[in-house]
Parts: sequence; structure tokens; C-alpha cells
Amino acid sequence: MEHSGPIGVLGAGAWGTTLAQLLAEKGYPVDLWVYEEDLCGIIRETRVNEYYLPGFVLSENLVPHNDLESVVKDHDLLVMVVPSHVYRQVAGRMLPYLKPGAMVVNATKGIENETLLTMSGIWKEILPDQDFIHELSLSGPSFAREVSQKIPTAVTVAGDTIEAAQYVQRIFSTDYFRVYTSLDKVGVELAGALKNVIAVAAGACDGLGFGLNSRAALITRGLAEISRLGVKMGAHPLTFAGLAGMGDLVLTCTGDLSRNRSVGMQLGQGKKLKEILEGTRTVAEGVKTTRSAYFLARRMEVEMPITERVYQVLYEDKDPRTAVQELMGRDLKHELEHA
Ligand SMILES: NC(=O)c1ccc[n+]([C@@H]2O[C@H](COP(=O)([O-])OP(=O)(O)OC[C@H]3O[C@@H](n4cnc5c(N)ncnc54)[C@H](O)[C@@H]3O)[C@@H](O)[C@H]2O)c1
Ligand SMILES: O=P(O)(O)OC[C@H](O)CO
Repeated sequence: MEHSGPIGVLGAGAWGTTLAQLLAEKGYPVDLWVYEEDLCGIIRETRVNEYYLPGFVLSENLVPHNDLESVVKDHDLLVMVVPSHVYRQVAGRMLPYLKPGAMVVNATKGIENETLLTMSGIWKEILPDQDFIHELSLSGPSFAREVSQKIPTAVTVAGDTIEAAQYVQRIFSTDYFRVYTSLDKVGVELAGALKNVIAVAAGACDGLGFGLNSRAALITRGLAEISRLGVKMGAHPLTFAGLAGMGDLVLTCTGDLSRNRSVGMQLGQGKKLKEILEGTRTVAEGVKTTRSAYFLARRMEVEMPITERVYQVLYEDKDPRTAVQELMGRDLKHELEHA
């Protein structure tokens, strides 16, 4: 084992717990930050995350904590898996304990509403010194439950240097979790966040009772528009054909385990957003990311017709059926236009 010392995982939702368990089962001592005090006690006593990942007994190498200091202080490697809307707040609280030179692997998928920044953008904004930490992004098609079941999965980790990306690649890879490297952090982060918007649209299409043709069209044209925005923001176009792009888009637009697809499905079936979100403990990042993507597209002057319609359905009460009619009725185009 190349890495020594404890690994801190921040966020004990389904994904944070899954990644913590993967690392703990590889033999690393893992400190897991659990936001909810009662859940922290439950995990300590039962070894099961009853709220977010029931059914999996967690390794003794994994220690739950409710205080941030125990998970961050003196840790050379940290994994961030809190929802994007609380990321800045949690990262800010971590600052006093952060070890200089620590590696921070971001596994959150989202774009902040207020600033339109991705998670690495948040670190850039709040860190006094840009070289204080090495920040990387882990993304790709990976439903937590399937990874917890050790179903073969492939993801990608993007860093600023190949050495950093390969270091993290080795730490996370197992015989069921294959990690590729990338140097396109902008692309990997944007692809992982923006696919959730298209997943809401794909779910809505299914909820309206449309068929597989519609879904395939949405996935393909969705990929076209999220690539368009990503490339304009400096991403490598081929990242969108990779695991964090096409891979995660296909998974989330077609997989019944997707929370984002499920939100869309319920919208298509006529439920209102408030009703859908009420009483759900888990996060569907696409709901908030849609707002960010909509304003980012306007700021960057990039045409994103699907994202625009998802925004109108979520936030302006547009009927999903009208949104589909509008998409189908747009001016006819050349397929590679704006590509
Ligand atoms: N679940 C997956 O399959 C999966 C896979 C890949 C990436 N992700 C990404 O991982 C991130 C976390 O998702 P998840 O599925 O693990 O979460 P989840 O929906 O299972 O759980 C919600 C999480 O939010 C935390 N939380 C709620 N309010 C909080 C607050 N005020 N401060 C700090 N934490 C708070 C909860 O403690 C819990 O950890 C998201 O960005 C998601 O897109 C999820
Ligand atoms: O359940 P979702 O829609 O948040 O998707 C989870 C992951 O992002 C899939 O890779």
C-alpha cells in the first residue's frame, strides 16, 4: 500500500459511505465525517448507514465522526462527497485544519447557484494560496449501491498533474472499481454536473410516456449541448465522449437508480417539484445544477435548448409536454451546428 496514514471522507451519504467503505476494505484507516449526529451514533453502534446506504455492513477500518477536525486534521488525503449546495460551507469550516500539501479528491457533482462555480472553483476562491492543496475530481458512471455491491464500475480521476491523478488512481482502484486518469479537470467536473440536467429531461420524457426514440434523442442532443458549454469553458471535447460525459449521461438517463431521472419522471407524470422534493433526504443535484447551467449558458452565450426547457419546467412551472413540443418545433438545424 503506497499511501499511509488515515484518509478523511467528508459526507456520509450513499456515495461518501460507499467510497469510504471501498477504501476501508482496501486496508486504509478511514475517518468518515457524518453531518447528522444521530446517524453518526447509529453507524458507530450498528456499522450500518441506515439513512443513506442500508443493507451494507461497514468495515471496522472505518470510523464515523461528527466533528470535522478529527476527519481533516493531519490527513494527507481527503475525499469530498457533500452535496454541492453545502460544499462551500463545509470547505470553509475545514480550512483551519487543512494540512498544507494535502490531496483533496472531489467526488461531488454540481455547480454552485450563487457563483456558477464548480467545486474546484470554490476551493480556488476560498484558499489563500492556490498551491496549498492538490485538488482532483473523481467522476463517472457509478451508482453507489452498485459499487457497494462490487459490480464492475469504471470512473475517471482528473488532476492538474499526471502524477497526482495516478496516485489517486492507485489508491481507489480495486478489482471491481477501475479508475482512469485525466488531466481535464474542467471537463470532468462540468460533464459530471451537467449530465444531471439532461437526466431530469430524460426522466420527464419517460414520465410523459414517450418512447426510446425520445430518450435516445435527448441523450444525444443533451451531450451536444453540454459539450458545447464545456468546450467554451476550456474543456477538452473528448472528455464528453468519456466516462464522466457519455458514460455518466447514459447511466443517469436510463438507470432506475438515478435520483435525477426519478425527479424528471415524476415531473412528467404531473407532480410539482415542491411535492417531489418534500420529505426526501437524498440529493438530486440536477435540480439546483439546472439553475446554474441555465445562467452559465446565458453568460457564456451558448445555446442549450434542453437545459433551458428543464429550467422552465423546474422553476417557471412550464408543462413538460409543452417543453417537448417546443424542442421539436425549433428551427431546423444542421446536426454539427455550433459543435
Ligand atoms: N449516490 C450516488 O450514486 C452518487 C454517485 C456519484 C456521485 N454522487 C454525488 O455525490 C454527492 C453526494 O451525494 P450522495 O448520494 O452521497 O448523498 P445522499 O443523497 O445519499 O445524502 C445526502 C448527503 O447530504 C448530507 N447533508 C445534508 N445536509 C447537509 C448539510 N447542511 N451539511 C453537510 N452535509 C449535509 C447528508 O449528511 C448526506 O451525506 C452528490 O454531489 C452526488 O451527485 C452520488
Ligand atoms: O442518482 P443520481 O441521479 O444522483 O446519479 C448518481 C451518480 O451521479 C451516477 O453516476
